[in-house]
Amino acid sequence: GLGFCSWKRQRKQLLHPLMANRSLCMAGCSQDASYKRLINEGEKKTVICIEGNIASGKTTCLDYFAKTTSIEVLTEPVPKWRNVRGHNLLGLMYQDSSRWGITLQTYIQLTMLDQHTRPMISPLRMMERSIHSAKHIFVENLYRSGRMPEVDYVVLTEWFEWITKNTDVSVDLIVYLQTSPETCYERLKNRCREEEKIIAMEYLEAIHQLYEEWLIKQTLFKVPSPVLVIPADNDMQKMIEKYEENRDRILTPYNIQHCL
Ligand SMILES: Nc1ncnc2c1ncn2[C@@H]1O[C@H](COP(=O)(O)OP(=O)(O)O)[C@@H](O)[C@H]1O
Ligand SMILES: O=c1ccn([C@H]2C[C@H](O)[C@@H](COP(=O)(O)O)O2)c(=O)[nH]1
Repeated sequence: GLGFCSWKRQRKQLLHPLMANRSLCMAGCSQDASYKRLINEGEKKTVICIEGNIASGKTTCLDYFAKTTSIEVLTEPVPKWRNVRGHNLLGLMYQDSSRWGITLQTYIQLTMLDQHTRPMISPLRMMERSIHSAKHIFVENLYRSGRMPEVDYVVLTEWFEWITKNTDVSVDLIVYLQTSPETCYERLKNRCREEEKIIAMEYLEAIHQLYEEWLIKQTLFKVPSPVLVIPADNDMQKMIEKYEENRDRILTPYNIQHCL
């Protein structure tokens, strides 16, 4: 049954060198969420989220798996964030994060909810980031840096908690592309997205610290799934080798391997 698989999954994670430690609270939440999906859809569907700092290589990773597998791949809805009925929320946020941070994150929470809940067209879905990182990394950073008032933070938190309690935004595996902020800074400059030209090294360092606290130290917030850590400072050729080395771990998360 699911209970046994969940228990076995937890034991295995502690043994796997690439897996980050997980908190004990995982047994209940991930299992309940998977169960909800089983009941709702009659069959097990698997959701893998690629997480990492800005310009860490998430889209490139998704593109690689999109080309080499037949799974469903959902990239971050950045085009929507850049054009909501003519408004560029991403641009506004980078121009004045104290004023527009809440606006962008409210819309990101909606678009991520849409991504998580849309019907799956394949048994395996790979997503770029998640509603979880939008809240635990980006909202958290705005709040901690004093650029989001507490009142906005608590309202977004209430929304987030309602969503996680009442809808299925569950995740089966987080693949964390672990980079140094310096690498991201270089890649960000090369990518040259107009709105992001203003991003300073300190911003990437703050996002990096939150990711490390959330997914490696696991001291920030409850982690919604097991975590597979892939060091990602290497060149493209080496990254492809790492994706191949980890292909089975990524595409067949442990809980799925042992529950089928
Ligand atoms: N391993 C790598 N080495 C060098 N450049 C990379 C690597 N992976 C991605 N890039 C480049 O870095 C930039 C950011 O990558 P991207 O996949 O868009 O990151 P993310 O989706 O995490 O923001 C892009 O210009 C991409 O071509
Ligand atoms: O919750 C979020 C998620 C993303 N962003 C910003 C960060 C970047 O400028 C873009 C897209 O991120 P990539 O890592 O390049 O895919 O959106 C945000 O502000 N809040």
